[in-house]
Amino acid sequence: MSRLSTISLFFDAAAFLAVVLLLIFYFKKATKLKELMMRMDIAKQEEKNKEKNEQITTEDGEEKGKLIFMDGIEGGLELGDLLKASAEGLGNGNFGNCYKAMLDDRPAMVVKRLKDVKPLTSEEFANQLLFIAGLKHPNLLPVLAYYYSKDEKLVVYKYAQKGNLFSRIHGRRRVKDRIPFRWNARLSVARGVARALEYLHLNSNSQTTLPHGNLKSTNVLLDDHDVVLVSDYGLSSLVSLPIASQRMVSYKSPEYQNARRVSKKSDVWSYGCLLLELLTGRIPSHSAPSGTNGVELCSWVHQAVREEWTAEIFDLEISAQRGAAHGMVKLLELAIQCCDKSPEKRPEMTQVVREVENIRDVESSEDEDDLSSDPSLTDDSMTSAASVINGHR
Ligand SMILES: Nc1ncnc2c1ncn2[C@@H]1O[C@H](COP(=O)(O)OP(=O)(O)OP(=O)(O)O)[C@@H](O)[C@H]1O
Repeated sequence: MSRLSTISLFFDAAAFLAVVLLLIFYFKKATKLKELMMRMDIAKQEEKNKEKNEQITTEDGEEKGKLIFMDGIEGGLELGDLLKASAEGLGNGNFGNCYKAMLDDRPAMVVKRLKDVKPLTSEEFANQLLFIAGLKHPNLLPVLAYYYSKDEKLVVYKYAQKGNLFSRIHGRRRVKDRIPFRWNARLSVARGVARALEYLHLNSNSQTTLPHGNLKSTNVLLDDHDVVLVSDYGLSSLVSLPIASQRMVSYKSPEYQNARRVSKKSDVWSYGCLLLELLTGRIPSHSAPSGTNGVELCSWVHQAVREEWTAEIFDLEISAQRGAAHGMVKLLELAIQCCDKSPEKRPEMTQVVREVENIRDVESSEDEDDLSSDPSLTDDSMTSAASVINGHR
């Protein structure tokens, strides 16, 4: 056999092997998705019901298996269709598991399968969901539909294409192709979350004792245009107090630790921690997802400002941006005010929105270029942050 035909035989074999590996990968993935759906007990239940050809009804005579779509949302989708969609597990949260459901003829949706819901009749659950869905703001993740049965409670949301803020800040850090998360984009997140919280605080009523209760970076999502969508609001009203107090971020606030109290000001504290996460690129320990190590960010930042390790506070990805220093220090001051140990001293969200909106974007050329460390981010520029800390001790 000539040398040329040996080489060509070698390449043919390699190409064949690659095709086989790709096919194996494809079928493995497809099976996984199918299995995922079958693992949902509700899917099994649905199959059983079909086999028995039973018409199951709730106490109030409603047909079971019906997805209830919210006003203004295009319905025309049955639970069975949703369960047949290909799906991907997004994660196991404190209040249930999330699945991304992909249908051919409409945008992807997220199905949150709630767990540990307190005993609620279908009417009480429906009222609560209608209240949550009635909270409409450009920075709140919209509820599309819900499903209630005795054993199963689902909430269907819009799918946010660009995932969560946690991944945007901390993801792919050591990978060359990471898209830098620049100052203007971080500021825009700070504004969006502040506006969403302000809206919740102004529109909560006695039904929702906690306006959000679980604000953290995995509950801040980004859509395909990078618009901020705060998720998981209102869920505190669906779970029982002992469960909420074990799992929700608000219950890890200083006032809950010291005096078993939570309030709107606990959201302000969570917002301050979120700002510190945005500014430092470090994970706060109280909301670190399992498997990640966090830092006690509030005390770490206090110490850093006091001891003047100015260069170390800000995430390198923004501290190297010329023109961003002034805004970064302003946002740091605001974060420190929001993280005050005493809830009474924290600002209201309306004031927070005003302050964040006063912080200017940097010119787009300054936002793009990665320049050497900003000369204006000196120890002097941190003096004002230090004075805020002193005033809030
Ligand atoms: N609508 C959505 N679009 C895109 N990703 C989502 C959506 N809803 C949730 N996720 C992501 O799915 C994952 C699981 O979400 P889930 O809310 O169940 O848990 P969590 O945010 O980690 O914790 P918690 O239950 O305390 O809120 C998270 O990474 C979250 O960011």
